[in-house]
Amino acid sequence: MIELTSLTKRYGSTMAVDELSCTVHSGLVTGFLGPNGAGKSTTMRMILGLDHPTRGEARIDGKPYAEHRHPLRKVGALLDARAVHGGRKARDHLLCLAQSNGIASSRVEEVLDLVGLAEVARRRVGGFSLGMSQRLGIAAAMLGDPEILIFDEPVNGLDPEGILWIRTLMRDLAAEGRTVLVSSHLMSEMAQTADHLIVIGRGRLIADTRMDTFIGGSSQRYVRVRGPRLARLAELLGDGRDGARVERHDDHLRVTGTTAAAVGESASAAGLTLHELATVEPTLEAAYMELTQDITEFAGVTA
Ligand SMILES: Nc1ncnc2c1ncn2[C@@H]1O[C@H](COP(=O)(O)OP(=O)(O)OP(=O)(O)O)[C@@H](O)[C@H]1O
Repeated sequence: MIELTSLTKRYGSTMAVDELSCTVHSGLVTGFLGPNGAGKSTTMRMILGLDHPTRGEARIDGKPYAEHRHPLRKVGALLDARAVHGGRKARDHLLCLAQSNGIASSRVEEVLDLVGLAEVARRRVGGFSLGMSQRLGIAAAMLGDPEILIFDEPVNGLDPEGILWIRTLMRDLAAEGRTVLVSSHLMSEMAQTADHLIVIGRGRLIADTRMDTFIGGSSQRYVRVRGPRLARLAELLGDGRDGARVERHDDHLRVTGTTAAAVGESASAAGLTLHELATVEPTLEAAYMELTQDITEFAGVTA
């Protein structure tokens, strides 16, 4: 479990993280979202003791990172996959990490196998693709078999097979009861991976909720309607009888505030033919855009 209490980081006049309080629970994949510059990486760095908070604290299973006797066995992290010295061979990099953290060298072979890098373990890291570097970073994070994993943009540079692999890995780690905190800008990917979301904007907490609650709370669910007499349909559906609102698009209508069944019945009663009638469910991307747009507008008004 990771607990943040009034966590704050100021760089000069920039409030990178502002009074952030939340808990990242075990047994779940928690997605960490926010626009560019929202403070996600800074928060992760403070959890890992790489940056000192201006105020507040980050605790991992009750203690700051630095107070854990073998931190790599408690928390594994992938922050910047390119941070490894390019002249080093992959296996040597992991061996060095294992030795300095009291981890058996046999574990190096295990994690190389786990991430699919066993064949290239003797190659220099400088020649690795971004995807291979990401896999090496994940191997390093898994080295201490930690209960808590923190991944900053882990799918960056991975091909579709690699993306599927890491999604499965994260879901399996959470199913084993571990705590998984992951940031990503890929909303469709996050929607398939995370159970819970923490969203920040301008360093502040703006949502801390289950994925389904977050998406379900969006107002973006609508009924998509197509037919040969769109103008007549728009008139019929938009007369405000049932609180429905109609938006006209090129070849279809988007109707909110009603159901597909009600739209179908109205059309049928008026003798109008429909070519398409579908409920379009809200997506994480739509819910996220709606929320962060409000925050930006709100910040703009008050600035
Ligand atoms: N070392 C630093 N010195 C000064 N300002 C910094 C430093 N690190 C981060 N910042 C600023 O703090 C804010 C938060 O940055 P951070 O990298 O944590 O955001 P982020 O949410 O991870 O962004 P991204 O999605 O673009 O990676 C930004 O305004 C950034 O410019």
